[in-house]
Amino acid sequence: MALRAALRKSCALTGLFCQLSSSRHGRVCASPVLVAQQRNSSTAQNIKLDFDQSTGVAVMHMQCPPVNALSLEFLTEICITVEKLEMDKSCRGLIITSSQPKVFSAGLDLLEMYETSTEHRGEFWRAVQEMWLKLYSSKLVTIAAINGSSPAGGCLMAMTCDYRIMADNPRYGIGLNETQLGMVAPFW
Ligand SMILES: CCCCC/C=C\C/C=C\C=C\CC(=O)SCCNC(=O)CCNC(=O)[C@H](O)C(C)(C)COP(=O)(O)OP(=O)(O)OC[C@H]1O[C@@H](n2cnc3c(N)ncnc32)[C@H](O)[C@@H]1OP(=O)(O)O
Repeated sequence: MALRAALRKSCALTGLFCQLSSSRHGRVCASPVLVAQQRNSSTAQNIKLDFDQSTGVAVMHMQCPPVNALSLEFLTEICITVEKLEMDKSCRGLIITSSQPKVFSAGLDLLEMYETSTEHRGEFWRAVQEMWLKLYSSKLVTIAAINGSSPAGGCLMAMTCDYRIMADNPRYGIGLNETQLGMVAPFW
């Protein structure tokens, strides 16, 4: 309730909520292909970006099936998308949500850590850090619209946003559960 009250007071956020409910009217922003190529990544096929220049609000729909697991490629796409939006002076806010049913993000892609090289894992964990630092330090007003389960890295992603709104469904869980997998996040 306090969050909602705070949000209502913020002019900057008013537009974001309008956008959340009407994102289908938004314009599709340029895809972050160029920077992706510079960073040796594939195109942003796992993200659908709606950017309404009249409100300055962008909506990033994560569509990395089946559960928006945060792979190296997907993390890179997210970072590039945020970078591009930050470079666009007309962009004020970013809503992050999921196109996948029932899941916001399943967290880090477990397959990135299974039987991969030390070098690959190093690159992967650097990308994890970059993602949450980029969101946490972003000059954009960021909102996680959590429309499904969001364990571990999904929760981390949501926590790095300025605000979180979660769908009211008892089947959706959120929290830091990675120690249950015997996993301790490395130092950075
Ligand atoms: C550098 C330090 C930074 C700061 C550190 C600070 C704090 C720590 C912060 C973060 C740490 C993060 C660590 C992690 O994120 S480890 C990952 C943990 N994730 C999980 O444990 C989630 C496991 N998944 C689930 O609980 C369910 O899948 C979920 C609720 C998301 C969805 O359930 P649903 O029933 O709809 O779907 P499923 O049938 O279970 O799954 C479908 C399909 O997806 C595959 N899958 C699920 N999760 C993952 C994943 N994380 N990575 C890769 N693949 C995943 C699953 O195997 C199924 O595949 P298939 O069988 O259909 O092939």
